Order: sequence, then C-alpha cells, then structure tokens
Amino acid sequence: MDMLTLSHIAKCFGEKQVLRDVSFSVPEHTVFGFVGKNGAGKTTAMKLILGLLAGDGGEIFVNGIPVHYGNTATNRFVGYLPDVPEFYPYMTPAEYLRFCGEISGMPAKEIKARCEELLCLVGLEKENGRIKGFSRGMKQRLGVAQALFGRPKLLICDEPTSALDPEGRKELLDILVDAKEETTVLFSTHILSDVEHICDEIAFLHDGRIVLQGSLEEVRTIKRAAATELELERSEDAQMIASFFPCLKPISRNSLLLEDAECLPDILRFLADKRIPILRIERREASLEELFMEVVRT
Ligand SMILES: Nc1ncnc2c1ncn2[C@@H]1O[C@H](COP(=O)(O)OP(=O)(O)OP(=O)(O)O)[C@@H](O)[C@H]1O
Repeated sequence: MDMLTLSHIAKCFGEKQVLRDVSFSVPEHTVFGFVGKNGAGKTTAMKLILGLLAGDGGEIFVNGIPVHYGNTATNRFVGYLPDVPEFYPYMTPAEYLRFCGEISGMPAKEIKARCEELLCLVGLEKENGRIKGFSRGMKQRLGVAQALFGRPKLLICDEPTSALDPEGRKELLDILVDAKEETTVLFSTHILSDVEHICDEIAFLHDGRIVLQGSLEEVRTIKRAAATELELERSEDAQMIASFFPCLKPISRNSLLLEDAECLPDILRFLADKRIPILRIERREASLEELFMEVVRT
C-alpha cells in the first residue's frame, strides 16, 4: 500500500509557479528520497502534505485519506522534522521527550518506556546534559525521536542532513533506515550521495516538475546505465585524445569519461596505434549526480 500519494499538485506564490503537476507515491515501509536543488519546491510540497499551505490544484492522500488545508486530520499519522528543529535548550533530551509525551496526552507509564526506546534508537540514551550544549547532529537526532514519538505512519524530514558533517550525516541516515521498520520515511535533500546510500525510491524535482522517479535501479535503467572511465599515464595524452574524440569528457587531469560505449573500439585502436600508455579502463555505474545533471540538461 502507498502511505502517501501526491496527484497533480500545483502551487503558485503570486505569479511564481513553484509546483506544476507534481505526482508521486511513497510505498509503506520505505525510505523515499525527495531530491531537488535549493529552491526547487521541496519544502513547499512538504507543507502541502502537512496541510500548512493551500494548494492550487491536485490532491494529496496520507494513509488513503485526503489532506485538507488547515487542521488536517491526516496529521495524526504524520511525524515532522523541520530543517531547523527548535527545542527548549534548558531541558535534557529525556525531559524534552517526556514533555512531548505529556502534551500529546500519552499515559505516564507509556511515556517513560517510549522515551527510553526512542533515546536508544537515536543513540542519545547516555546524554544527560542540557540540549543547549548539543551539536547539530545530536539536535537532529533528538528531532527524529520527537517526530517519531506518537508512532507516526509517515515520517517527513526536511533536509535532515544538510547542516551535518559526514559522521553526523551517517548517524542520521542510519537512524532513518532503522525507522522504516516502524514507519515510512520521506526525506528531502540535495545531497545525492545520501539518497544513494539509503533510499528505496526517489523522485527528482526540477523546475516545479518531477523529472525522474522510481527505485534506484529503475532510475539507472531509465537513464544511462553505465559509463567507462579511462585513465592515461600522461595528462597531455588525455588532453590530446579528448580533442580527437568529443564523446570523451575530461573528469580530471589524466582521466576521461566515455558515456557512449560504441566509440570505445575506435578509441582503443587510436591509443594502440599511437602507443599511448593506459593506466586504467573501468566500467562503472553512473552516479545519481550524473543522472540528475543529465535529466536536468534535457
Ligand atoms: N511563502 C512564500 N511566498 C513566496 N514565495 C515562496 C514562499 N515559500 C517559498 N517560496 C518560493 O518558492 C520556491 C521554492 O521554495 P522551497 O522552500 O519550497 O524550496 P526548497 O526546494 O525547499 O529549497 P531549499 O532546499 O532551499 O529549502 C522558492 O523560490 C521560494 O522563494
């Protein structure tokens, strides 16, 4: 079953059309990457899903129920982590989560157990200091715990890793993967390597439209499946051969990328004729970054 469906969503701010005919579905118990450059409209789409903005067309369903602008009933299924979560800095993480439980009306006994469970999930069970001393990564992890408190069916995270260092990013991504056991995760990002590491499905938003979507494998199949990297011993040879074969794109001083495999025999013959030393020829999968650039160019 799909936990979230966007169907032909449109949104304008004044004259500016931010989303045009955006449709995608997020299957249950998956991590779904919502990818787009800064300003692509990701936060706008998330606010529409949360009923915080009124759309200009289309429909959104969470757990099969339509979302309405304003106080939408569907938010009882949703946990939300904004891009910059705010906390009471004088509280400890356990106090903060207990407070979240109390205002949600959960029985005291359940609150204690849920706090312990979530602090373990996000690796903050030994952190007894006040939140004001927390790193950004620790705050994001606490934000995930807070968003998961009410056992939402859908967890929405707005750019949860963008301000984190590589270690903090990895910790947070691991938590999102663990979270899909009990929920469905939609997270927005412009960091394509994060998507490559943890997402089951992805949708690329560009210019207000979804330009590519599916599982990682599907996306790679739809677009270019692979490319060949050619590394030569001498940089002057790399420059020279790139000027003979426009299908070769320089990617470093000595390395070239070949996207059209049909040219490879001609290139190898040329290298052999001229006795140009080769260091490495490697066939490799295109990165998501390359796929995204390709889609955006077309
Ligand atoms: N309330 C608003 N009024 C007018 N324009 C807005 C409003 N909210 C967003 N926009 C514009 O809509 C566009 C999309 O913004 P949005 O924040 O949804 O993008 P984003 O993909 O989340 O970007 P980022 O990664 O930078 O957060 C931007 O050009 C932004 O300036």
